[in-house]
Amino acid sequence: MTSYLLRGVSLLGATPRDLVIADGRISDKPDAEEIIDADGLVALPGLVDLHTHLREPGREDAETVETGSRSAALGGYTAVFAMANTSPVADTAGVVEQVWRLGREAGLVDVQPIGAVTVGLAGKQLAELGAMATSAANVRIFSDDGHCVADPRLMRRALEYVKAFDGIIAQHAEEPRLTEGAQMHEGEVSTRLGLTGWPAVAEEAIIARDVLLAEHVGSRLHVCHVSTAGSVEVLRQAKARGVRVTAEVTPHHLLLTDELAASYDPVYKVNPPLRTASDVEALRAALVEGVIDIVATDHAPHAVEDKECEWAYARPGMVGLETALPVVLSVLGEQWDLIAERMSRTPARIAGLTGHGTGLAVGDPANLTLVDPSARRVVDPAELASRSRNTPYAGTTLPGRIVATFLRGEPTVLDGKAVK
Ligand SMILES: NC(=O)N[C@@H](CC(=O)O)C(=O)O
Ligand SMILES: [Zn+2]
Ligand SMILES: [Zn+2]
Repeated sequence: MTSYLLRGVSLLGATPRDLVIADGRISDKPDAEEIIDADGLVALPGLVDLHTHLREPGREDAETVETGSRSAALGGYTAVFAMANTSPVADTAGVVEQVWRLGREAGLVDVQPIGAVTVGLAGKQLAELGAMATSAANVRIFSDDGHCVADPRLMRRALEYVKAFDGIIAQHAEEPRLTEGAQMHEGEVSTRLGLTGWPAVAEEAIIARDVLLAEHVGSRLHVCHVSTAGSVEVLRQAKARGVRVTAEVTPHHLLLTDELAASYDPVYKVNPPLRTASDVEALRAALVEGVIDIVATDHAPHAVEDKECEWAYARPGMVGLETALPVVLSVLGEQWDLIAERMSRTPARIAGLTGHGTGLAVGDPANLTLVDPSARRVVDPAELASRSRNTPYAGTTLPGRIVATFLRGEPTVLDGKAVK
């Protein structure tokens, strides 16, 4: 295993120094076989994404575990959690083990499967949560993402079930009866465009219900892609009462608004929908404050035919792994410790993932990424490593370039390019 000396690297923005990586760990050895000129580069612990769609098995035309892993590594990630809405659904030990094994074979990031809460994501009966937990994939997070676990009795039973092994239910908070036929955020813009709205209350009502259920059961709830100012207030109150709830926001909900729907370009169609500028403001403040714990990409690759069609028929979702850090950097500025907290340490801690999100001290596993904060990049969909092209940032200039990523001491990205 090659050892590396990162010359003049700034750890989280601190005074530049030399950092040696040897035998898969941060080392106190004085030198190494390969020298990387890290002048002007910032080292962060490898990013951890709690919400990625890798589409394998079933939609390998949109993404595979391998292409999604490469996309993740190029975005500075060393671990991603793969959502269960594949085909077949990841609702058995067999499917989660398959995804886990494919991740190991690709070897670019640690791929941790998320198990479905209900059989086939149908919301009728609990999936084999215990079998997935004890499988080789060691599943601890369960989600029907794409769908809400709308039945309160099932949600309660799921929370009760995972409590035994300190598992988490990650909820896609959307009261389905309130979003029938919805095409975009319900508000002034939807009225103007004449499109059926997805009201904020459809999200807020489920979060309010679920924090009460989690409190009642004493179990752990994680709220996916929080998108409204009202949701932030529900979370704030629940956390103040000591409810075991964590929450994520996506990069796109921190930057983009519902005004973009006026273009009728389905690249802006996503679930939950892009909201208003005041929601964006509240989400940013909540992320800084910690009411929202983490940034998660909700990387949702879609094939061209599912995206380049009429708005009403397009699938919701955007790719996000390769632009997440640049977007967050543009929103938060160079607050490196905060970025490491929200994109690496806290997601690793929520998931109970050891070896990621560390302080990069001597002896820690060398899972890290090097960023050039002075570089600016125009996003070109054709350059993405993802198999899909549905980025809302085409032609946008974003700060920060991921120069290198290391997974347990092995480079997965060097000079801004994937090594395999
Ligand atoms: N976010 C999306 O708009 N789409 C996701 C599903 C989801 O995250 O709810 C997908 O799987 O495509
Ligand atoms: Zn979702
Ligand atoms: Zn999702």
